[in-house]
Amino acid sequence: MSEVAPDAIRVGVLGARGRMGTEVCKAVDAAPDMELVAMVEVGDWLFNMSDAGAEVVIDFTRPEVVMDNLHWCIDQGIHTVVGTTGFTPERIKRVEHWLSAKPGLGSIIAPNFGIGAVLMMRFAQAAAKHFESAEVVEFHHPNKVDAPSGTATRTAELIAAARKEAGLGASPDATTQALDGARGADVEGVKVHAVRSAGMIAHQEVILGGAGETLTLRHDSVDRASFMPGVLLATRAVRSKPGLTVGIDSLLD
Ligand SMILES: NC(=O)C1=CN([C@@H]2O[C@H](COP(=O)(O)OP(=O)(O)OC[C@H]3O[C@@H](n4cnc5c(N)ncnc54)[C@H](OP(=O)(O)O)[C@@H]3O)[C@@H](O)[C@H]2O)C=CC1
Ligand SMILES: O=C(O)C1=N[C@H](C(=O)O)C[C@H](O)C1
Repeated sequence: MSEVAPDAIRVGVLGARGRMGTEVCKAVDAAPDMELVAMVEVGDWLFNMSDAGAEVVIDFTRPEVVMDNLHWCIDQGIHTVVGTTGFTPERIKRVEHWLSAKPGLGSIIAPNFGIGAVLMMRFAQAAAKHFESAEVVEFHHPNKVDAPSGTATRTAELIAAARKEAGLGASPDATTQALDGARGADVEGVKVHAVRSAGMIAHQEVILGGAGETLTLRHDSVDRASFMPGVLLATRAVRSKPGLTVGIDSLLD
């Protein structure tokens, strides 16, 4: 355990024994300006967080439990940093509503804390208006519970918004599918494809096509350590960012 500064941020981790939670506990424990005060797993008492005086709770659990966790933390006046996926626009509105009753309280929800992944999304958004075709392909380990990934969904939403703003219609596509799913899922008019394979962690390609050229943006997380600088950045920022922040893009500049 690292030496703890007297004014260290008191951090609790939800989903502490999961693939991400384990890494997050290590990263928080090693950060000189943070103190890991609670590690909560499925079946544990959420009040362990408040009993331990957690100021910031980091959640890497599951889409089906994250809303209850978040609601409880907000109710208790605890800031939250959330990496768990499954945040639909309707869920985001509910979180904003809960936060509106707690002035000064912050929540940062990010589909991806990898700096490279955040930049990939930014580059995809910037490039989208210049190409008539755009598709997203995500690749993950086979134990991932959701598809498409939160990152792929967010990337497709950003591309769709940029295309709409530029007055672009749908990507050209004359295909009739012989089998359902052959052309992937549709996220606001942008096709998203999900690959699951042993040997992978988290990877994504954004393929943009125009007359006689393609641009492929690719990001690879080959180790979950890739998410830790972003998680720590958000944990340091959240206490002075009241309300809801979606993504860590705005924290990078
Ligand atoms: N934003 C980002 O940068 C990243 C986001 N993720 C997302 O994070 C989430 C977790 O991923 P990952 O770590 O791989 O998944 P894991 O299944 O390895 O971890 C989730 C952990 O949460 C536990 N858990 C389930 N319910 C609760 C609960 N109510 N309270 C406390 N703990 C609970 C699980 O226990 P049990 O197994 O017993 O159910 C498990 O230990 C996913 O949504 C994933 O997409 C992943 C990587 C990066
Ligand atoms: O489950 C994962 O592993 C990951 N989940 C996030 C997502 O769904 O986008 C982030 C990253 O892709 C890893």
